[in-house]
Amino acid sequence: MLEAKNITKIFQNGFGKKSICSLKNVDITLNEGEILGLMGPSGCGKSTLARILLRLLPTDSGEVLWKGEAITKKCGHQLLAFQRGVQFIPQRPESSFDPRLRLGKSVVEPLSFFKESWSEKNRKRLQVLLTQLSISEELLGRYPHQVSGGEIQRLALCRALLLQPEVLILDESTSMLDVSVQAQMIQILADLQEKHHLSYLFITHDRELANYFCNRIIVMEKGEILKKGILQN
Ligand SMILES: Nc1ncnc2c1ncn2[C@@H]1O[C@H](COP(=O)(O)OP(=O)(O)OP(=O)(O)O)[C@@H](O)[C@H]1O
Repeated sequence: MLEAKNITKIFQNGFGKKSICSLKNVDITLNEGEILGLMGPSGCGKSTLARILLRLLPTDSGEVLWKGEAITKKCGHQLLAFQRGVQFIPQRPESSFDPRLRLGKSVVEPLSFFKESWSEKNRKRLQVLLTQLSISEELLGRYPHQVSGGEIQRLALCRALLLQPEVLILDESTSMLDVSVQAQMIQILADLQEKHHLSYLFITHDRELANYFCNRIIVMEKGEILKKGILQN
């Protein structure tokens, strides 16, 4: 469904233009309906790979494929289906909400990017999502600083799911939450995956969580894939 083939990414840093090879010949495939864990130590290139898969960063070599079609060199309207189909939930979703806007406005805003008006169909879809994510409607009238970490995570999921994506890339989405909220979030993610037939690329440091939640795990080290499969304890 979403693939990266032979991806290499080099960053040029500082005045001396020191090169950092963040990714070296990385191959990764996210299959339909699967939860793929992406693990590895800090700085090994997980977020860089996620950003390349989302086309937020250009790659130096290699290809990103969406449903078998290379999208690396596509632009503008050619990318719309991909941009809608693959949504990103960052580690700190509060930074992706405009602090000057009420949360309800931010949650529905991406629909206008895809030229969708605020229709009865979308209003119903929002109602269903609010219920599935246990979000009280009252929260939509608040500002981002007026909700908890768990609530803003669920609102970020609500905003992403309103676009009816097929893939969610979750970058350390539960790591900032305390243990009980984390468990609740994992349960919500598991339910949503089933109800909305989603595929997840689940980036985490937590080996136990990855073993529990993911169907398959990829481990990275220093910009390379170290192993693929199911982790042994
Ligand atoms: N925009 C950038 N410019 C220069 N170097 C970068 C940039 N983004 C990432 N890097 C470097 O690339 C390497 C990989 O970073 P990346 O953020 O992908 O790691 P990560 O595995 O996601 O780490 P963490 O788990 O701590 O989030 C690091 O050495 C980082 O400093």
